[in-house]
Amino acid sequence: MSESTTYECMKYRNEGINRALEALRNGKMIQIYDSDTREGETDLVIPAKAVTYKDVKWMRKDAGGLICVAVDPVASKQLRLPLMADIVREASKTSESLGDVVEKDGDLKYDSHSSFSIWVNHRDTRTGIPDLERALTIRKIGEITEKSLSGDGVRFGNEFRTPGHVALLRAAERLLDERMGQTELSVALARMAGITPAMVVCEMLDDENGKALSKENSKEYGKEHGLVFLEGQEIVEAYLQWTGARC
Ligand SMILES: CC(=O)[C@@H](O)COP(=O)(O)O
Ligand SMILES: [Mg+2]
Ligand SMILES: [Mg+2]
Repeated sequence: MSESTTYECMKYRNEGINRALEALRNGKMIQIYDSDTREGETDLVIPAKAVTYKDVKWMRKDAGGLICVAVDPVASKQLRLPLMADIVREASKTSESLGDVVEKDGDLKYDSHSSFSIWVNHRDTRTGIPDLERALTIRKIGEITEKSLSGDGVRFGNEFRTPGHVALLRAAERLLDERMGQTELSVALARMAGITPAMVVCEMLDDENGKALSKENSKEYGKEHGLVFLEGQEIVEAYLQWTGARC
């Protein structure tokens, strides 16, 4: 089954999935809500390779959460992207103060572990924070992910430095079998869409009450801005269909 037939022949029972995949193939923003029993957050999500400084401004102004890039587990391993929790755990062996902050079982009330890796800037940025510069860092993460997955022996450190202003998220090795955050949900959609599995995610926050924007208000926002809104379970079900596809 060649990659192209997987995508052209795949039509999902859930029309929202078909619309989301089309949007992502066209480099457009969508929304992903994880679940009522997890973070209960909706993220704006867009393919890293397609990001412009206007998309960074959009996420910064309208969503307001952390602008992160979720990277496919295969590429994460090739690029040797560590989990931040592992770095701190290792460092705590020689630094007493760090011992207290190491992520432990149960720290996250909604998941077994966080997906945060390192925070980076592309080496062509100056400070790394302006929208133009974060967009460059994000696009370059998409490009190096694509090069790595196509077998180019790229070295992440040649192009990026840490610490920086874009948080990398390392998707779980077994993807949705292991973890169902926006990190894995967005990468699963990228695989299904046949695009580079490096995906920008940014939580939507509520200016009125200081909480995460509710699912209802997130859906309302999506309707007003013509965005496809997907819930995690819809993606999980479609991904199962995709992995079992015989085109
Ligand atoms: C951007 C986020 O929500 C951050 O928590 C990472 O995503 P998740 O834990 O949902 O995979
Ligand atoms: Mg989160
Ligand atoms: Mg999340």
